Amino acid sequence: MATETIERATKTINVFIADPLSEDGIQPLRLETELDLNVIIDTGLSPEQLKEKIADVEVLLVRSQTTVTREIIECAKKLKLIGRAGVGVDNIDLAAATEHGIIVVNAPDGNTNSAAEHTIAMMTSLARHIPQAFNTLKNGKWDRKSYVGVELKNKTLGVVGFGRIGAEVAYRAKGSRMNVMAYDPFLSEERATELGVTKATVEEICTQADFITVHTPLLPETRNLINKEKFAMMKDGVRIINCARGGIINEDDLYDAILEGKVAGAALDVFIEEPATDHKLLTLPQVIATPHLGASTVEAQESVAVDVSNDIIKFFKTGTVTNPVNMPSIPKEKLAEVEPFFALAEKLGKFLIQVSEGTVKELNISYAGEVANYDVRPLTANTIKGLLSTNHGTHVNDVNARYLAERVGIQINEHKTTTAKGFTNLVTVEVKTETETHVVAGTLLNGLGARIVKVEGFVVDVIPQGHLLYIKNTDKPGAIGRVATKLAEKDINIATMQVGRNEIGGSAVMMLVVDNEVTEEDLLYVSQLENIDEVKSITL
Ligand SMILES: NC(=O)C1=CN([C@@H]2O[C@H](COP(=O)(O)OP(=O)(O)OC[C@H]3O[C@@H](n4cnc5c(N)ncnc54)[C@H](O)[C@@H]3O)[C@@H](O)[C@H]2O)C=CC1
Ligand SMILES: O=C(O)C(=O)COP(=O)(O)O
Repeated sequence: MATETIERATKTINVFIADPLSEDGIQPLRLETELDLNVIIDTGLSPEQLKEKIADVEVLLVRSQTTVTREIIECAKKLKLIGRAGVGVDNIDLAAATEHGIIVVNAPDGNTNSAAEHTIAMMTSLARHIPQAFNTLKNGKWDRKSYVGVELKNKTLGVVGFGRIGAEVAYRAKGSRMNVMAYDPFLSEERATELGVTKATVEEICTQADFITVHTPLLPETRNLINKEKFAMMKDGVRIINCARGGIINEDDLYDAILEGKVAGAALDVFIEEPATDHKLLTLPQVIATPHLGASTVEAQESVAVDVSNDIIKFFKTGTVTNPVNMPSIPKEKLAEVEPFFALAEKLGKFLIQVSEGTVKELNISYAGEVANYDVRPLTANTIKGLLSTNHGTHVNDVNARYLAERVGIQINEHKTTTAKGFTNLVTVEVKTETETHVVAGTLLNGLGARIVKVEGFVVDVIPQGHLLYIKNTDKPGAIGRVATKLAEKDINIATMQVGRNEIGGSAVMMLVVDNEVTEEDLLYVSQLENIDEVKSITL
């Protein structure tokens, strides 16, 4: 999504690198000439030290070592972007980042291959006791009896989480002539067939697999995904691999399952608490482990660092990013289609909040005509920005607009129709508060820019800009003249004036564009005129 209106730094941009990143990978930051990027590398800091050091930074770059908590986010008042040079973002408080309008980006593709290769290396090492045998040999013992392993060929591998890494692991396991079963909520039967794997449930994997490897993110739904109940279903002698995240497999339950002899061995690259140097699982001879090395290759590190570096540069130059984590990703071409409507959408929201009384409960946005064919999420975000802009303490931007609206209990509904009733495009926004409903509609006129074309059912033609007076009146002779006279008396110059009514003598509206802001006192003055029902001052 565009972040056009996210307040972007114009001066020096401090980029703080808190975890070890590839120097080759951050070359795009070093070589950037249009932006004034100040790269600060300071790794291994305690949370307290980090809080102090990032008070003035616009960008924070991390891997998995640094936990970016809400507290840290709240100390970094200038923070606009958090970059994760890797995949998993479970070490970043995404809700806090979103709430503060901070965009989070990751590098989802750069370490897939390395993580998959590491998983296969761990599985093979597990099957053949390579670390244990090596250790024995290093200690001067030639022991061939204790380390009889098993082949991978014709064994069944269960892959839980069939995304980038899971699929790459499956591909390689098939090269070792394994049968692969896979579970992923997004795995279709067609894709499974195409990749030569059997689509299965977690339970089917647990009951049938000889090796089980997990490749899901750590989420509330995946925490303890493999637990006591699942171990109980498994074949005796099953082998477990976790190169994804500590916690997906319940560590206590795994420990017990190994002691009971249910699990023949486990290969672990990740732990709930890292560094995990003093872990009970590491005391078991059946467990082999690495210190979170899945992505630790020269190639992966360079690649992920290049990807986040490029996204930082892109963000500060264009307002868009390639790999957003906490906002929808919209391709450039798709974004270009809706970009011209951004200002209009925001102004409609801004207009409505200024005419509405009471707490907003519902926002209904209808996209009609050509615009209905586009990805309108950025337009909804812009409308919300307008709606929240006048009375919301927090800085509202594309990242947090929807979140902030929903947090204060505003229900947001989008409706699309390709018929636009006389306009090529029409965006109609309705706001419902506890007591009132207000509607405004706008369009983009070819070559002439944005126009408000309807207010509460009255047809108007107003440029949504500057100071407006929105007056509801009864359609009686003299009403317009009296308003004009009174404004003149107050030295308020009328630039343009639109009037609308539904029937002669019925209710009517006036929309005046005035050259200066109208004070409360002047409003009262106008509202006391004969046949004037309501007067609102609006600044767009
Ligand atoms: N050890 C290491 O150094 C590394 C670890 N990782 C970990 O591996 C994870 C996966 O990475 P990628 O494959 O690149 O991510 P991905 O996003 O391509 O794949 C994750 C898959 O998990 C699936 N999933 C989500 N919830 C699930 C559930 N409840 N049950 C089953 N499947 C579910 C998703 O549908 C998705 O297909 C990362 O989130 C990260 O935590 C990634 C890279 C390196
Ligand atoms: O990309 C991931 O999710 C990883 O776990 C890699 O972690 P790291 O960047 O090596 O600390």
